[in-house]
Amino acid sequence: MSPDGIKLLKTPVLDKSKWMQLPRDVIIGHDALMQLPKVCEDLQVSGSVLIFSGKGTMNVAGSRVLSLVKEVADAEVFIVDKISPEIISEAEEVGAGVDVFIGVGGGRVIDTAKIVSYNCCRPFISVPTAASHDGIASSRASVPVKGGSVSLEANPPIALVADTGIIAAAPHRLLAAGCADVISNYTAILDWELSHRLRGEPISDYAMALSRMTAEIISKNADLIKPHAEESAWTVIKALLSSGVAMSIAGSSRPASGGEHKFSHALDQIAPGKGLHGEQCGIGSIITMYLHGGDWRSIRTSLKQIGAPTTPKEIGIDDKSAAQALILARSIRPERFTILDMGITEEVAEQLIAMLYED
Ligand SMILES: NC(=O)C1=CN([C@@H]2O[C@H](COP(=O)(O)OP(=O)(O)OC[C@H]3O[C@@H](n4cnc5c(N)ncnc54)[C@H](OP(=O)(O)O)[C@@H]3O)[C@@H](O)[C@H]2O)C=CC1
Ligand SMILES: O=C(CO)COP(=O)(O)O
Ligand SMILES: [Zn+2]
Repeated sequence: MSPDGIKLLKTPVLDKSKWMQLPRDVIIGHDALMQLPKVCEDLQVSGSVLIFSGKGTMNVAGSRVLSLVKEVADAEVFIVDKISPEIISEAEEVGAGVDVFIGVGGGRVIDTAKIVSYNCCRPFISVPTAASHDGIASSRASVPVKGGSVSLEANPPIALVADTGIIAAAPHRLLAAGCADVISNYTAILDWELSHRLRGEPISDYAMALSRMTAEIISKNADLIKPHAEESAWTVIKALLSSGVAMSIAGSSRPASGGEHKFSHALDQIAPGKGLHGEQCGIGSIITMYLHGGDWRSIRTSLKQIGAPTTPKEIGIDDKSAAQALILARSIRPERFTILDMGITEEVAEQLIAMLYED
């Protein structure tokens, strides 16, 4: 009985709790960059800021971000040429004592900012210059390591500032790669379900539903994704944001990364620097959808409509290397069970690659 006489029910204790981190401020739109000083004010950013940017993206947006942030705080720049455990350690040394990190660039730059921010226990702001990957707001960072790649826990951005003017002006190849990264969620989910059925891996219906819906929005609007159209940049950025949120809900990249991603990571080993991450995942997704018995042709049609590649040849990778990557995929993150871990012979791998060229 409570002090005021109300009878309290005894409910069974649910021994479960989850901590999800999501962005606090999300600003998407034309000239969104100009809002940065206001965003810093809102987040009470002062003191020192370290801006991560790339060699090219420094000119595209990094320099402007530097002068805008200097209005409210001390700011320095760290140029990220590639992402590796060594570069991350170096960046952490430079970033020691910094109050806030800002990542201005593509996926490698944003992942570096995200992981340094996590390791230094300071917040970071994500300023994507291209809609090329769904890590713009996720709480994971992908880091290439010897013989593969790891997905590390990281800080999601405290704020996402996506300037659709800058993103629409980027090469269309980058936007198409972002669409392909999201479309590949279809097969990532199928792989997750497979692992649930075969290995008892826990799944999250909510994360799956969000991830699938995101892939659907891009596939259904594939014919509306046009080069250098700000409206298209809007659609894709929103999809990348939702896909990132799905990862944060799941607490892993599972809703957005299955066998097609392991294939992409394997290609990064076998044929580095050829295809973009999203492009490789899109091609991988056609193959794994075929293996799942799903509608692989419709994935291929959507990718073609958007202008994303659907064959290794289009990204300068020979078919033999692509077939090798299908086999190597199983040794990358072996704990992440997918359809590619069920045993693919060399002969079958070659047939699967040949299928990509069929009418
Ligand atoms: N954490 C996560 O959840 C996820 C992480 N990823 C990771 O992200 C990376 C892939 O990202 P992606 O962006 O494709 O690759 P990169 O970061 O390698 O960027 C590709 C290229 O695009 C350039 N670029 C970016 N913006 C512009 C622009 N506006 N105009 C002209 N060039 C531009 C970059 O320039 P510059 O040389 O200046 O950098 C770079 O040369 C991978 O490492 C992948 O693992 C992918 C998905 C999810
Ligand atoms: O790229 C991702 C989602 O699109 C996640 O990356 P990982 O494959 O490294 O987990
Ligand atoms: Zn991806």
